[in-house]
Amino acid sequence: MNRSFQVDLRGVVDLLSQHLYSSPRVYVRELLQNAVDAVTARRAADDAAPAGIAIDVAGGTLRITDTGIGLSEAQVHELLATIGRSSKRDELGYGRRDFLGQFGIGLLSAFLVADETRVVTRSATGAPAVSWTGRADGTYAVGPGERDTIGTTVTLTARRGAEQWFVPETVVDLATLYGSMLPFEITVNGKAISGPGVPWQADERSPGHRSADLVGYAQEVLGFTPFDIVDLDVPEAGLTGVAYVLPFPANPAEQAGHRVYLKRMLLAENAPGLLPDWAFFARCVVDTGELRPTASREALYDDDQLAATREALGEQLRGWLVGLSATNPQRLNQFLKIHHLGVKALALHDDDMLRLVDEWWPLETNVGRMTLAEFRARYGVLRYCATADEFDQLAGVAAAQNLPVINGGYTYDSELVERVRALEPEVRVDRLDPSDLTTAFADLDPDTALAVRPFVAAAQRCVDRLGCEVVVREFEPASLPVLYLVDRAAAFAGELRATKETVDELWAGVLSAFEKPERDRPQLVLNYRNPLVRRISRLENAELTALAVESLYGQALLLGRHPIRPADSALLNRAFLSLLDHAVPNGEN
Ligand SMILES: Nc1ncnc2c1ncn2[C@@H]1O[C@H](COP(=O)(O)OP(=O)(O)OP(=O)(O)O)[C@@H](O)[C@H]1O
Repeated sequence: MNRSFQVDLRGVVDLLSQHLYSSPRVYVRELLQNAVDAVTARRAADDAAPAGIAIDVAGGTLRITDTGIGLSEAQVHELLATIGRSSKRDELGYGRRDFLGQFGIGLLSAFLVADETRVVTRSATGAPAVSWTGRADGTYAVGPGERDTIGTTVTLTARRGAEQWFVPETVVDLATLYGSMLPFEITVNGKAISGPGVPWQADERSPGHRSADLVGYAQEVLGFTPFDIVDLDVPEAGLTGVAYVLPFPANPAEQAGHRVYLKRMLLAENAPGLLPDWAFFARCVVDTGELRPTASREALYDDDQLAATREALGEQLRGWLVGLSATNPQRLNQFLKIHHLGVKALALHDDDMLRLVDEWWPLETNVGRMTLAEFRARYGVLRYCATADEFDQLAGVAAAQNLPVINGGYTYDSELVERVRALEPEVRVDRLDPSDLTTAFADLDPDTALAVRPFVAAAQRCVDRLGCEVVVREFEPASLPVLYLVDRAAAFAGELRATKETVDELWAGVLSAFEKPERDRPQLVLNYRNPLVRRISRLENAELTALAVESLYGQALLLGRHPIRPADSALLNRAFLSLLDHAVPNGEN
């Protein structure tokens, strides 16, 4: 024998309230939506039929009346009293595109705030009016109804504890939130809450007037004055709307939320996933006829159609950016000042955006700020420092050697410099290795080299235990006495040595296997063009020579922002105090 499922309505309502809907407030939306669908259904057959929806709320009772299609007694049993049954799906079970509802559960949300739902309805088919009362305990009663005109009235009385959702001001706010863009006249306690439609529609307004309205909308609803407004249109998704470009930098890591209307009814104020991640500089307000809602009706269903729409919207924003570069470079520069991080992140994967950055975003270089395109055109090669510290240390010296260098230390800049090859495969890109500079330094003439040899040997003895090699060269700027140069291999060897000093014997042995030969030692390059270095090289007093070399070593470390190891800081301390000792006249005590 076949039996029917039994439904425990309280259990289902609990499920809805705790797991589906974020707040009981959605009951207003569901009632409004049913009324809109009923009016739509009636007008599909008779486009002269009245289209009015009135909400009246007072004393804890809310009544919503529509001039919609109404229900016959048979339909009341089938549609109101059967959970999951909807008149808004086709034979295959797909939601029909004219209607907002599709799941057949919305009316249950009334039980989030009331114990009883009363419906009085008169069908457009001419059937007599019916009255239906559904109760939260899962029972319902049907009888003849009192109603002269075609349409439906749903009445709810607040359950104890749910009175807050029946306060007239709250209901006005909720109905306005959900329904202000709906195409029918909707009133709450006699006051109209529906407006002139979507603010981006093309109508008789002048373009200036329209954009002023759109700015006003952003200020009022989103709380900012947009940098720019981009019209959006994806016919496949029945989507129209606008993207507001943010006037302030947004965090690229944060998923941006968008205001989404579904067939003119608010779906979500903060729906994620509508734009590609890179477009975090825009907030959209859109209306879509085709994208599907989740059952809670609070987000978009993440399916292939949403993915295709996301891509199409991304294209439209990309088009706006590229268009701006062609028509209004100054404005593009202002945009980049606010949103360069996002655009650069995008340029890592996207050639159009890379072109934009290449041509328009000025980078820091040791010959002034300029774009990559300009740098390339002037100097042929894109030479860059990969970190800001390296740039700070080497920019001045490199400039004096006529070596233009880009600071690649800012977020994404090094990767972007390397990526320029995607645009111009021929371009030369060089990462500046500090050791490259030494080849640009001049050797001393043979006589001078011979003369300073004892000094170099003494200096080497001083810094030997610190693991570096002393060389004397001549280079510009002459005002710079000393440079501590670590090439990348030496930097690695240095880190290894530091680790070895802090780990136990076994690991020190293992790490030794990675150690490079001596020639990778960092270099302490003394500048013979510097008068102080010359004087030091001629000192007779061995103790003072050592002290001077140690001080130069310490200064070079500090200038280049190199890591200071315990041995270095001990040396710095000692050298500083001894220098003071030499400098301060010896008094009585
Ligand atoms: N005001 C109304 N006028 C006419 N019919 C209505 C009205 N309200 C509800 N109905 C009927 O009751 C059915 C069930 O409504 P319910 O709100 O539970 O689901 P739905 O609107 O079909 O889908 P969803 O769960 O997505 O809202 C509707 O499909 C509709 O046929």
